[in-house]
Amino acid sequence: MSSKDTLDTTWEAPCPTLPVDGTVIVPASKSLTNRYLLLAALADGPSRISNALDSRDSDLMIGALRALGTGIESSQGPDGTMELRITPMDLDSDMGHVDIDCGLAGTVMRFVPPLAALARGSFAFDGDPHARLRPMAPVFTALSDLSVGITEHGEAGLLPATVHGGGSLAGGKITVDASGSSQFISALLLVAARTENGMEIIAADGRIASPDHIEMTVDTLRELGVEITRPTARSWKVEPGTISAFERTMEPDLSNAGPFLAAAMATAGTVRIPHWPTSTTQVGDQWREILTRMGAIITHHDDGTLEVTGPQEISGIDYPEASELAPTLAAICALATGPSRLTGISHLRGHETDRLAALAKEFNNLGGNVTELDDGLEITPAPLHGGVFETYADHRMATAAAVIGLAVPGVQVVDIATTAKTMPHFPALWTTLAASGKAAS
Ligand SMILES: O=C(O)C1=C[C@@H](OP(=O)(O)O)[C@@H](O)[C@H](O)C1
Ligand SMILES: C=C(OP(=O)(O)O)C(=O)O
Repeated sequence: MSSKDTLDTTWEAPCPTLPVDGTVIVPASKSLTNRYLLLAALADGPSRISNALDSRDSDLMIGALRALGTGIESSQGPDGTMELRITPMDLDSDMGHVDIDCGLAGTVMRFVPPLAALARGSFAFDGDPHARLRPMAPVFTALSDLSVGITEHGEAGLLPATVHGGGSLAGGKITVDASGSSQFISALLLVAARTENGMEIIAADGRIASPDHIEMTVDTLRELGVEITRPTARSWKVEPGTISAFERTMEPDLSNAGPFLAAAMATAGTVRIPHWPTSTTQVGDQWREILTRMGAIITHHDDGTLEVTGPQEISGIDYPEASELAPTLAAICALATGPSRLTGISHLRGHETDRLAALAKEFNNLGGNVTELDDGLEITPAPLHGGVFETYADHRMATAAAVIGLAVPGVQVVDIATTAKTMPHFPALWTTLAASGKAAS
C-alpha cells in the first residue's frame, strides 16, 4: 500500500477537549451469539435468538450454518435489534460440495469444521488472507483422530482445507493441544453430545489458552441439557444426547464494552453501559475488577446499568490472562502513570494478527515504551504523540487506537472499517461518545 493509499483510508480518531459523559448501547456478544447459533443448528427443535449480534462474524456463522442446511430467518425485534429463528440442520441429507467462507472469524473457522464432520458432504473451508495464518492444526488433528477425512490444500495446519463429513461421528477420547486457542476445545465440546458415544476431550500438557471461553462453552451446553463432567481439571466428558431447543436473548458484548469504558478512563469521564448482566460467562465482566484496580469508580445500578468514572491519573496494572481484553487494556496501560505487565497471552500471536508484535510496534510508533515479552507486554509510561496507526485487519487494534486517540491528538487509524467484525457501528458510536462531554457548570 502506498503512503497516499494509507492517508486516504485513515480515520482521524476524535480527541475531545472535555471528559466524555455518555451512555452506550453495546451490540450483542459475538461469543454467545455464535455459540447459540451453532447449537441451534444441532438442537432438537426450532430455536429463537433475540438481540443477536449483527456483524461480520455473526453473518459468517449464519452463512456457514445455512450452507450446512440450517434454516435461519432474521427479522427486526421490537427494539430494532436482530431476531433469528433457526431450524436445525438435517444431518442425513447429502449436501454435496459446499464452500464455507470463514472470513477472519475464529469461531467459524474452529467451530464449524467439527459440525461439518457430523454432516454429509465435502465442506471446503477458507477465509481472508489473515485467516490463512491462524492456527488450525489441533482441529484437523482431532478430526483425523475421530476418523474424519481432511484434505489440507495449503500449508499443513492452516486453511484452506476440506472436511469430508460422513453424516455421523462415533466420538471417543481425544487429546487436544489447547495452547494456541481455547477454540480448539470449545469446537469439539459443542458437537460432542451429538456423536454416537459422546466424547472425552483432554487438554494436552502445556498452557490452556483463554480458559474462560471454555467455561462459557460448558455452561452454555449444560444450560441446554448436555451432560458434562470433569474427570480431571484438564478434561471434559460429554455424554451423548440431545441439545434442547431454546429461546434466548443475547447479552451485550462485554469485551466490546471495553473500549467505551476505556473512554471514561482516558478522559476522566463517565460512561454508562445498560443491560450489564448480574451474572455472566463473558470474560469482559473482568473489566469491573481491572478498571477498579486502575483507579475507576464503578457502580452497577439496580436497573442493570454499569457506570464507570475514570480517575484523574490511571494506575498501571500487572494482569495475567487478559485474553481478548488485552488490546484495549494495553491502550489504557499506555495512558497510565505507572508501569504495567500483561502476561499469559502468548496465544494472541495467533489472533487476527500477532497482537503482541502489532501493539508494541504501533504504540512505540506513537512514542510509547512497550516491550514485547514471550507471553505478553510490558508497558512503561511515555509521552505519546499523534501519527498513523496500522491495524492489520484486527478490529481490536482499531478500537485500541481509538482509545489512545481520545487522549493524544492526531491519531490516524488505518482501516477503521475492520471494526465491522464485531461492531459495524463502532465509528458512529465512538464519535457520539467523544462529543458527549459536558462542561463543568
Ligand atoms: O470462543 C470464543 O468465542 C473466543 C475465544 C477466545 O479465543 P482464543 O482462545 O483463541 O483466545 C477469544 O479470544 C475469542 O475472541 C473468542
Ligand atoms: C480473537 C478474537 O476473535 P476470533 O473469534 O476471531 O478468534 C477477538 O475477537 O479478539
